[in-house]
Amino acid sequence: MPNFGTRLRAAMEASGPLCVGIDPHPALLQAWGLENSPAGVRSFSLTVVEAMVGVAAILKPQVALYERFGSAGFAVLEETLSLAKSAGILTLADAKRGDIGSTMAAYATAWLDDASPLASDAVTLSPYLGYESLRPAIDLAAQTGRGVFVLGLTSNPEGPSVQHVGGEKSVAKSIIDQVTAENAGAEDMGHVGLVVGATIGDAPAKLGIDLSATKAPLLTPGLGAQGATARDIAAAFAGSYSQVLGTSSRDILKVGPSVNALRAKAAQVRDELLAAG
Ligand SMILES: O=C(O)c1cc(=O)[nH]c(=O)n1[C@@H]1O[C@H](COP(=O)(O)O)[C@@H](O)[C@H]1O
Repeated sequence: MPNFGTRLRAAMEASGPLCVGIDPHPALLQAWGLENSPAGVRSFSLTVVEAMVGVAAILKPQVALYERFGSAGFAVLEETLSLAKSAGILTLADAKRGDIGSTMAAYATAWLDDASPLASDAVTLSPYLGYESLRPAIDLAAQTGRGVFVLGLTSNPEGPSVQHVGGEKSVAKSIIDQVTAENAGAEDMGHVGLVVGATIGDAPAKLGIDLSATKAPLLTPGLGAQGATARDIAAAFAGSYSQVLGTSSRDILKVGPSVNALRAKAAQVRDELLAAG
């Protein structure tokens, strides 16, 4: 299996630089005329997958919104991942896992092992138990042609209170430097991505971070519902824009349940991302 960065690049070239989040929030389910139940989440998720084939490079189910229904929710997530796979669209499980190495190995197996019912093309990871604690997932992803997206500079207002600590030697810079070292051998993008919010403004410059050197696919949540535009992303990611995977959930999902409306909205967001570069 080719490296995840290569697979993602091919998907971005075929469908555009867009990741659509599948976030079945109670309010969205209600707006779509669906029950806030596993059956409602199932209908929502399968509709999003159907709508996004060909317009999004990758789909990002938000695991928390399935997990709230326990095993019934996980069954729906498994079915959603499987449908996306058979439709030929990549998946990124937004699970934000992070634990000590031996437990991390079990999380890696859950999300990245070929034999797992939850196996996804990539998973989001939180590095705040130390970057090296993520090693089992980073290595298993490399072995299986999968990827990981490590939280770097997140989109939420609380993020800087941890990530910016240290100024020129910030926590975020230390994580991002380790991702850069990990991807050094990649020709284009490596298998270790970074989450860098669309809302971060000039934080990389202030913290002395060069995102283009990371060779990391850059997942940029914050587009749409959290206020950032494609132009904001192009300004914040000048120099690394070819690595950017713009990601949006509620701003696209709110136009459902019509498959045509969802597809049209995603195509509009994708085209704005393409034009802004
Ligand atoms: O890892 C993420 O995807 C993520 C990181 C981050 O810094 N900020 C962020 O909003 N997210 C996720 O991205 C999605 C954003 O949803 P919208 O604000 O509706 O587009 C949610 O599922 C968040 O959990």
